[in-house]
Amino acid sequence: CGSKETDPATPTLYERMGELKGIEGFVDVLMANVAAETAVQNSSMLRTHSPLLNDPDKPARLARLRNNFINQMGEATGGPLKYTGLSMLSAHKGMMITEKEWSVWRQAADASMETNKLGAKERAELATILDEMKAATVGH
Ligand code: HEM
Repeated sequence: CGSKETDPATPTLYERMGELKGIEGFVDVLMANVAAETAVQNSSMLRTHSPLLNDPDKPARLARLRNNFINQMGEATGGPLKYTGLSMLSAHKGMMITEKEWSVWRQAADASMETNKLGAKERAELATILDEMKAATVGH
C-alpha cells in the first residue's frame, strides 16, 4: 500500500475540493465576501484593507493577492501549486489584526466553503489549515 500522499485511494484535500477550479472557487468567493464586508457600516475588515482598496493600482494588487492566495491554498491542501508569496507573519506584519477582525475574516471563509458546497470533512480540514495560520496572522 502506498503512502498517504501517493495512494490513489486517499485523495488529497486539493483533489476532493475539485482541484484548481475548486481552490479558485473558494478564494474568489472569500475575496468577494471580504470586499462586501468592507462596504458595510462599521466594517471589521475595512481598516486592514483600505491601503489595498485605495491603491490606484488596486486591480494589479488584487490580482497578485488572488494569485498568491490560490497558490498558498493549493499547496496547503496537497496540490501541485507552489506558494511563493510572503510568510504569513511578513504578509500581515504591522496590521495588528485583532481577534474580532480574525473572526470576521474566518466567517467570510466559512461562508465561502458553504457557497462552494464543500463536504463537512473538507470544510473541517480547510478550517484546520486556516486556523493553524492564525498565530502568524493575528496581533503583529
Ligand atoms: C489564515 C488566514 C489568512 C490567510 C491564509 C491570508 C493570506 C494572505 C496572503 C497569501 C496574502 C498575500 C501575501 C503576499 O502578498 O505575499 C495576504 C495579504 C493580506 N491579508 Fe491576509 N490572510 C489571512 C488572514 C487575514 C486577515 C484576518 C486579514 C484582515 C482582517 C487579512 C488581511 C490581509 C491584507 C490587508 C493583506 C495585504 C493585501 C495587499 O496589501 O495587497 N488577512 N493574506
